[in-house]
Order: sequence, then structure tokens, then C-alpha cells
Amino acid sequence: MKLTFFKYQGTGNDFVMVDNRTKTFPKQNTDKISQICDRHFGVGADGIILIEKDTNYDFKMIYFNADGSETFCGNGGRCAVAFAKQLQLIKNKTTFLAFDGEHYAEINNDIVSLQMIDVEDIQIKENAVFAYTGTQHHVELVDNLDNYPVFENGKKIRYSYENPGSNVNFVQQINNNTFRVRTYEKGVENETLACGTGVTAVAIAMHKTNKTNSNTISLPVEGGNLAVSFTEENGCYKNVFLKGPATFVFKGTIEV
Ligand SMILES: N[C@@H](CCC[C@H](N)C(=O)O)C(=O)O
Repeated sequence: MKLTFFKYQGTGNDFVMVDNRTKTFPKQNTDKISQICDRHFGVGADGIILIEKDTNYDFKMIYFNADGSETFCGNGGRCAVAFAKQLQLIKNKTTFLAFDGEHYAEINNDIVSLQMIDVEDIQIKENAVFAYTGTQHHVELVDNLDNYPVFENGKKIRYSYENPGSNVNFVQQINNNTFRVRTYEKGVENETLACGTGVTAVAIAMHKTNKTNSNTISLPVEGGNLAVSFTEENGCYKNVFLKGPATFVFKGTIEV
């Protein structure tokens, strides 16, 4: 079967986007998903996003990591909003459904501001913080992030959490409200250039552990710059917004 896809990237986190309103994509076939995401034998991407119809929302976003596992993706959510606009499903504001529930978003040129779920599952550990921001995230401050072994240490920590494991974010504080982040992503099983749910977890973890008193955090990542804002009420983080670019790269057709 021929598959028409659209390639998008959000700060270098890259995705194969498919308009699956006809429900023809073989989403149970994880081998197929991995093959499409393979950077040597397929299109190459960190994950695949399907846009489907939903009776109560503008659209439904379905996200699969490159290994075929399903979860939520923040940068993918931002790219889904840009893709829904390209498909003329939405104008500049939208409410859509995803793996972790309802999301509101606004798009202005290629900048997408995406509301994330309220975050209350935050666990403070000896040298790290765990937070659930639509998916699992370990957050750890390190020195010298440039030379830090993100792949080696990320892989070890990722499997120290019970199934399905955790993504792992290594962080260096730059100033009161700026934190640089490098992320090892489960499901990609490698460092990616950016992770939206990851920087959201970092911003909240840094606020929770008093590394910052700001509720607007700048997060430089390997592929660009992201920002997270929030309000905090009795330990629960609400009105959490992830903001950054979501860019169309190219359209193509492959045999699947
Ligand atoms: N890159 C994503 C996160 C994608 C999901 C992650 N790999 C997982 O399995 O939890 C983001 O931008 O949030």
C-alpha cells in the first residue's frame, strides 16, 4: 500500500505525520512503524503521529515512538497542531484528544503553545525528581552537560524504572529561569534533539525543588529553544504550557 506522509520537526524532535481520517494506517503493526521510522531503511523519525477524527474534539492525535510503543509526546502534540492547520481542520486555536487526555493549543505562524496535563505525580528522590507529564520523566542535575554521557547513563537509568521505564533528562542550570536539557528517550532508545514532555518535567522539577522561583522557564535543548509556563496550587502544577516552533519539512509517499 502507498502511504502519503508529512515530515515535521519541533526543535529537532522529528515525526512522520499521517492523515489517518480514513483509518487505513496499519497501527497494530509495530514492525511497520519501526521500519518507517528507521533512519537507514525508512523515512527516519523519532516517532509517528496519526491524525484521526473524533466526535467531541477537532481531532485525535495518536503517537507511536520509533519502536512502536504508544504514549503522549509534547513536541509531537505541537507538530500535530501545525499539521491539523495544514490539513485545514483548525484555524489558530484548537482542543484535541491525545493518549493522556484533552489538550488546548494555539498556533501563531509556526509557534505552537500547547497546554499540557496538570502535573501532580512528582516524586523527589535523593539526586533526582520523577514527574509524569503525559509520560514518564526522570530529571537529574549534572555538571558539564556538554560532555555528559547522556546515552550511556540515560540507558541505565531508563531501565531502573519499572515497565514501561522512564525517559531521562540531564539538566544544567544557566541562570534563575534558564535550564539546558539533554534527553534520552525511551522508545527511541537514544538521545533526541529535544523532548517536550521532558522539558515540562524539568521546569516543574526545578520549581518544586526551589532551584527557581520563576513560573516561566526557558529551556535551551540540542535542537533549539523551548519555554514552559505554569501556575502552582498546593503542589499541583496547572495551566502548564509548552511553547516552541513546529515546522513542516517535506511531504512524501512510501510503499508500506
Ligand atoms: N519526544 C517526546 C516524548 C515522546 C515519548 C517518549 N519517548 C516516551 O516514550 O515517553 C516529547 O516531545 O514529549
